[in-house]
Parts: sequence; C-alpha cells; structure tokens
Amino acid sequence: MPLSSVSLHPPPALPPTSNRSPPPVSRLPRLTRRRSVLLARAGAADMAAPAAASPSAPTLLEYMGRAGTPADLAVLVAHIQGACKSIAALAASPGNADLSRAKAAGSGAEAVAAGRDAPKPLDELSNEIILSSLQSSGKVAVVASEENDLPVWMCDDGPYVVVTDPLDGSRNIEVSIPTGTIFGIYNRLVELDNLPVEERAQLNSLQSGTRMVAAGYILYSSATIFCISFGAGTHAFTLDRSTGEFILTHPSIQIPPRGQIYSVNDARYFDWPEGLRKYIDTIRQGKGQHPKKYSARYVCSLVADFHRTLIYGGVAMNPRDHLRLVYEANPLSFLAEQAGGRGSDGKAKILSIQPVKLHQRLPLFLGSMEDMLELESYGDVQQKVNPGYEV
Ligand SMILES: O=P(O)(O)OC[C@H]1O[C@](O)(COP(=O)(O)O)[C@@H](O)[C@@H]1O
Repeated sequence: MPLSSVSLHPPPALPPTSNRSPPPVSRLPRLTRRRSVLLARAGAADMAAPAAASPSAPTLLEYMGRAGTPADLAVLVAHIQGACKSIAALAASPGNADLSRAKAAGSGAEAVAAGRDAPKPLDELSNEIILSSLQSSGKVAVVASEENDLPVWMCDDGPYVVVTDPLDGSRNIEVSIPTGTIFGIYNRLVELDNLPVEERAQLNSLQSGTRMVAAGYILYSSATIFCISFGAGTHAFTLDRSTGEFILTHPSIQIPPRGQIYSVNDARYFDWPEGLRKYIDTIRQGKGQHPKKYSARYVCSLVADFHRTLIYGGVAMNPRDHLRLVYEANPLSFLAEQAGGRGSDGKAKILSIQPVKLHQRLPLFLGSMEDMLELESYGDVQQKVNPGYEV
C-alpha cells in the first residue's frame, strides 16, 4: 500500500467548549515545577504552566557529534531516526487497526513460500518508509529487509550495508501492544565491488555479526525509545514529543548480571526439550543458582521483551526456529553484548554464527550474563519440534 493512500480518520469532534462546565478551579492540584516541565515536554501542559527548561541531556544528533561518530554514519542514523518517527506516528494513529489486519486470504503467498510471514499493510508501509529514508541518505549500498525476499541494491558507492526488520510484532498493533524496528549496520565490503550486483548484495548482507559497526532498535510503546550501540556501550534515547528530538535518557546501559524474570511463550512447554523444561521449572521454584523465585513476563513482541530484559535483567527467549539471525538476532545480540549481556542460540554466541541465508531462522536467547550461562549449562534448550502455531 503506498504511503499516500493511507487515510487517517479525523478525531471525533468535541462538544463546544462553552457547553462543558469548567472544572472547579479551587480543586485543581497545583503542579510542581518538575511535573510542569515533564508535562510541557510531553506537549501536554496547560498554556499557563511554566515553560519547559531546556534539557541538559544531549539529543541523539548531539550525542553522535560529541562521540565523534563518522559523519556518514551519523547522517545514516539521522535518516533512520526520521523514518522511525513516521512509523511511531502510524503505529499510534487512529488508522492503525486497519493497517494491522492481514490482507485477503491468499495475499502474501510469495512471502510465505519464501519462508516469511504474510506481511500486513503496516509492515509494508514501514518497509517503504525505511527504504526510502535509507535511499535518500545517500549512504547505503544495500538494504536487507525482512519484507523483501532479496536484498535491495541502492547505491554503488554507499559506504554502509543495512539489515532491518522494519516493524516487528505488527500483529500486536490492533490491541495497542508495543512494536519495534530493529536494524544493524555494516561497512560495505569494497573487495566485492567487482562482483555481479546480485552476488554483491547477497554477500554484503550475510556478513558475520562480529563485523557490525552499529545496531539498534526503536520501541514504539508508551514512550518511543531509540536504543543504539556504535560498539562503545549501549545507549537509549527517548522521544520528546514537544521537540521531536530523541533525548539521551539511558546512557551506558548495563544489563544486571542476574535478573529475576524469564520471558518465553510457555504455552509451548510440552514441545520443549527436557533441558529447557528443567531450567524453567528450577528457576520458577527459586531452586536455581539464584535462590529467588523467578517471575514470567512475555509481551510476544521481540523489541519490548528485549528492552525490558536489558533494563531489568533476566532472560528473554524464543527457543524454536522462529526469529531471524541477520536482522533480529544479530543486532539485538550486539546491543546485549555492548551492555554486558549475552545473545546465544542456546549453544553458541549469536554473533559468531556465520549467516548462510538472508531469512535464516534460529532459536534465540538474550539476557543477563549469569542467567544466560546457567540456562546454557542445561545443554538441551533448543526446541526442535516446531509445528507452527496459529497464534
Ligand atoms: O509465536 P512465538 O513463538 O511466541 O513468537 C513470537 C515472536 O514472534 C514475533 O512476533 C516475530 O514474528 P513475526 O515476524 O511473525 O511478527 C516476535 O515479535 C515475537 O517475539
């Protein structure tokens, strides 16, 4: 669906102001200055409230300037940032439910035949938004996206290669559950420049995760969070809706070495191997290396489950062959490692797995170092039975 054909319904008209009785002024709580500033920043303050203080924390663009991010890379990230603001607006718009519904039966057959899920209109729109902003950055040679069977070649002398899942968890949009965009950035392999374009595109996109120069995700939730690593720590920026800027709110995130939360779709318990069942049974009962009973949290939206794990610690997993190595597991593992955590397929570090196919799937485990090592010590944690589940 082209972007121009999306019609967002106008908001319902409010009754005229004069018909509504004014609130009893004397009962209005007085806003503290801090609250006023926060409300003003959120664009929600009463006009008479004190003006927002200028935030001292840097914006994403200022951060990249201060950190000495190469200019071409900063331009590229600035374009991703712009695209994600548009996706955030679409995901939160009154038209989002229509955009999240699968198209007529039979559509998306090509994607399904290629081992991908049938895309929803919002997946396709998000892909279009990301691709066009990467194209206009002028910095990208090739993009490998979940929504395209093959990598898209953009520009022969673009210095970077981008891998992306433009909108993960789009099945959740209709019920306003968080979604996210994931991306990874590599240098273009100049030694491949003389190969035919299809081969060049493919090999550039299948680089090992160890060669990533930057990776990030954008979480579309109650706040829109842009989390990124350039290989020197993991940092998260929160969208300030009054200025349209992403403000540094979580510098140098350190995932706690041990958490108390596990995140998995445990309706699949009976399809799990013995090792994984034992691990989950053990930590639930507080009988593991950490003598606390773990709690379960599962949003079923990869970026949201990963974001919570990054901040609170613990483990987030999908033990069956479902998530994609190139544009989901690799970028999130890079961010986890940069925050002191670990990403694995249950046996090996994700970043050390050489991709062989663009849409390659694998079991994915992400989280706190101590929790991850304990989990892996059970050996048999990859779910081999994968019947495909309807929901
Ligand atoms: O059905 P499962 O195994 O719980 O998988 C859920 C996972 O799949 C995803 O929805 C991604 O799958 P899709 O690409 O089909 O949307 C993740 O957001 C989520 O973590």
